[in-house]
Amino acid sequence: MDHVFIEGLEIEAVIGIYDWERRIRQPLVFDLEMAFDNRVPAASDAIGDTLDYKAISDRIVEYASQSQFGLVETLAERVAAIVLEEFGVRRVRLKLSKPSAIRNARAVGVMIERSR
Ligand SMILES: Nc1nc2c(c(=O)[nH]1)N=C([C@H](O)[C@@H](O)CO)CN2
Repeated sequence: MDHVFIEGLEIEAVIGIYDWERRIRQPLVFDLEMAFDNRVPAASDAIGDTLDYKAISDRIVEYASQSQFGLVETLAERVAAIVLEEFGVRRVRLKLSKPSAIRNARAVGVMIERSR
């Protein structure tokens, strides 16, 4: 199966379980792989036949930048649901990284795979 991907989508949001985290915005990074048959747009060369990574990126930025969840698990689940339901994607693999959470780690976070 082909994929369309979005790598390193950086968004600042309110996220975290501690009081100090509720008062600041922190960087988050999204990586997504979305199953899609790319032969159709490859044959037509038409943006309307694609799974449009710009439209999906814009929607994730809009949603995540306004979100205020405690856990990265919750935000990852909601974004995966948006991709499946609003963009008709059959299967999405999503990694959500929180790079500034742990001083001695480059990043922490979650990876999920969801389908419909
Ligand atoms: N599995 C998770 N563990 C932790 C989370 C989380 O969202 N999922 N969050 C925190 C804190 O908010 C942390 O990021 C602050 O450094 C701790 N563990």
